[in-house]
Amino acid sequence: LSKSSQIVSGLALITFKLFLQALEDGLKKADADPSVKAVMICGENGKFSAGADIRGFSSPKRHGVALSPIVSLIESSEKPVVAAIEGVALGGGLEVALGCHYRVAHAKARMGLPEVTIGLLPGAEGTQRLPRLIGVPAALDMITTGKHIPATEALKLGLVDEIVEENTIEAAIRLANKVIGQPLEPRRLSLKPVPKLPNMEAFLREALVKVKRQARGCLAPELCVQAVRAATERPFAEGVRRERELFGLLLSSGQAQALQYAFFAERAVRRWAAPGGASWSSAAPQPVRKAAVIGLGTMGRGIVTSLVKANIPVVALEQDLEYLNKGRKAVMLLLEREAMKMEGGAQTLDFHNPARLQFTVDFDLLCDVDLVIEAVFENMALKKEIFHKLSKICKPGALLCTNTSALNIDEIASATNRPQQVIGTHFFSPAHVMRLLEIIYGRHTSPTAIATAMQLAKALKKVGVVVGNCFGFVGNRMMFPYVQQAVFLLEEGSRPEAVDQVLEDFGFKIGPFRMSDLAGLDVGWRSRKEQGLTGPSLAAGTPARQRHGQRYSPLPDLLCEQGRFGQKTGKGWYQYERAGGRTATPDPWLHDFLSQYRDTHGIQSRFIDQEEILERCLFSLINEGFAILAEGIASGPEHLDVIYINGYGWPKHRGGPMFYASTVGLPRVLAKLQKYSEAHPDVPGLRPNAFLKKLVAVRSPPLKEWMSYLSHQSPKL
Ligand SMILES: CC(C)(COP(=O)(O)OP(=O)(O)OC[C@H]1O[C@@H](n2cnc3c(N)ncnc32)[C@H](O)[C@@H]1OP(=O)(O)O)[C@@H](O)C(=O)NCCC(=O)NCCSC(=O)CC(=O)CCCCCCCCCCCCC(=O)O
Ligand SMILES: NC(=O)C1=CN([C@@H]2O[C@H](COP(=O)(O)OP(=O)(O)OC[C@H]3O[C@@H](n4cnc5c(N)ncnc54)[C@H](O)[C@@H]3O)[C@@H](O)[C@H]2O)C=CC1
Repeated sequence: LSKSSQIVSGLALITFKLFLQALEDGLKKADADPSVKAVMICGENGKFSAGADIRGFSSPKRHGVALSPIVSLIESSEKPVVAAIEGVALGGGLEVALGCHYRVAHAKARMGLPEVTIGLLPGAEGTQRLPRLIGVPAALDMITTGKHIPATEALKLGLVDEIVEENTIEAAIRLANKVIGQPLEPRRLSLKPVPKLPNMEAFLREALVKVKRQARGCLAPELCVQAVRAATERPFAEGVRRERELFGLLLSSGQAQALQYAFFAERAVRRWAAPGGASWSSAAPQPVRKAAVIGLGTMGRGIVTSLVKANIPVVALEQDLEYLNKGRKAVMLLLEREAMKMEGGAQTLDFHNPARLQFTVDFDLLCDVDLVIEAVFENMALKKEIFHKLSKICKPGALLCTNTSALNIDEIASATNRPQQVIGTHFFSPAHVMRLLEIIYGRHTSPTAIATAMQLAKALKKVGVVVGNCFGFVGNRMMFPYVQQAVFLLEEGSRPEAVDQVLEDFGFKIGPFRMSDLAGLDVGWRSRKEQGLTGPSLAAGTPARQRHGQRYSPLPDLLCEQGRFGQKTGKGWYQYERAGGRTATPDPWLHDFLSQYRDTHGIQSRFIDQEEILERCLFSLINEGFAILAEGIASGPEHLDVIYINGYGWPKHRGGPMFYASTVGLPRVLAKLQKYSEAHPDVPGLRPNAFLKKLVAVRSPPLKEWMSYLSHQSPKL
């Protein structure tokens, strides 16, 4: 290989015009130069390529030079072309490597076709070449999930020819030298047949059913299957034409924009900002070498599991030995399951080692931890008592976190001698699975505390979103009007299964009533009793369906009074096969109960169509989102969207509630809220928020400009 024979791509991201042109020029030059015997393509700075610049897909001037012809050019080269893959080879980057005749990867490299995750499919012939190289099942798995696979797996699949621990470029050059003169025909993937399966048709049919079920309305996985099917049924060139057609469909579907927005939103929320100018760029986190979790109930056990998985030693504390033993058993079970999913199993997690995980009822053992996460019952007095104790026992620098789902962080902090180190870390259930960590700063929370909580989120492989302190914070505060509307719809004539169906068809993983049964109706009941909305503290003579002059539905309270707490008791909004059962079946008892309830309260039952169900639930949630933005509880709509996608099962291909509002059109959202508010004047959640009205008045600017229309910063910021 002469020096001039090496073509170095020079960019980790393919910026189409510059990189592709350079690649094409270089390839042509190498082909024309008789002194060049082989070509090696590598990346710069230890990265092969992360694929196309995603921002380019939504730009009106999309890729001036197309990738496919270049991949074909590489493949048709008369001189062997070897890809030297370091770092990542993703999307268009991997498609370039598939055009090469040989692929050498560093052992730490990762490869994938993640286009499906941004609403697309591999559009540079990847859906046609990959099945030819690694077979349909493995290719379909990579293309429909978008997962990144490690080099070791790529070698097993035959995606790469060799993996090396040392210098990949030298290894690729060595391989290139070795293969000079060997026939290239068998290395050109476009000329290879797709390996046959005895049951190809049935396999593809089942694959389609599976991705449709999982995709919940997201188009890309289904179209990926169709593109791979084309590879199995058509000659290469026709398969490519089909791939291009399907790519075009996805590009104009709207879902691709939503998913690409979500990709950047998730990264944007890392750049947090809080009152007084504190931000990600200036605040430094403190190390968390050891942590504690208080309370090993539903949430605590998942939080412990998360910490252990992140290799952070944990002290797990309960109120007494009985609860401790129950909690220990549950944690061990979760960890065993997690270990089974990991290479190296229990040894990797090392959770039987007391230096890594210790169970106790003794608060004194918390004296040397760097961070405590409290996850006891949702009760202010109890939380204050615990935080008071912690501030006496924990070392001065320790961060004190609460997993409260709604309570006031400042009030909890007031029980300590270090309010600057008190912060909300709101995990979502199940805590070792859900990606969201809502991080709530109080009036006195220090920038270091926020930075440390964000760093913790990263260590736990979660998405941290920093928000301000208010009842329910962002996620639950937006959820209240949504669930409230769902219950009002039952009062007016609908049924739980009808409401759930509409929202599940929209793409939610689970509708509001299934969700409520899963979480337990008693959780909200306890909170409403604490707020004096129901139970013994409710003033005598309070109208059944009114609180503080506003509409209130006692339906959830009435179910709880009947012992219907949801899945845990085998009955809630649905009936289940047994207490703890998971299969929800519509319950005739509940239907009769709803009829009687309507009769008792003189409510005329009416048919409620899908549009009304969807709009009242979603628009009231979005309306609350505008209130949150206007109050400065979150720094931008992206925060709300990331929270909803990662914590509440909002369908990612719809981009989050605020993005969805922007696609529906703010004037339409406003008009519908006005209409429903006129019909239900006693429901504040339907009254259009002033910020929404203002945005409509200034002709609905694009979402990224919304915050600039808040004329004054709210007192919270
Ligand atoms: C690469 C990563 C694994 C790195 O992760 P990490 O280290 O954790 O860093 P991050 O914080 O994630 O990223 C850092 C920084 O980089 C930004 N970024 C990362 N990747 C991209 C990207 N691909 N584009 C743009 N920006 C990117 C990221 O946003 C961060 O910046 P910040 O936002 O400012 O903080 C990880 O980042 C990752 O996984 N990235 C995504 C990789 C990916 O999805 N790649 C695939 C891209 S799509 C692609 O490659 C497809 C193609 O190339 C095929 C093109 C085919 C075109 C053919 C067209 C033919 C069509 C014919 C029909 C047309 C019809 C018609 O025109 O209508
Ligand atoms: N369950 C859920 O889906 C979510 C709950 N949360 C919040 O997380 C917190 C915990 O909720 P869950 O885990 O659901 O409650 P839970 O009732 O399942 O568990 C609470 C645990 O705290 C323990 N505990 C009580 N007093 C204690 C004390 N003095 N010392 C040590 N341990 C004590 C109890 O023994 C019990 O095991 C609450 O603040 C809740 O609002 C937040 C997100 C979701």
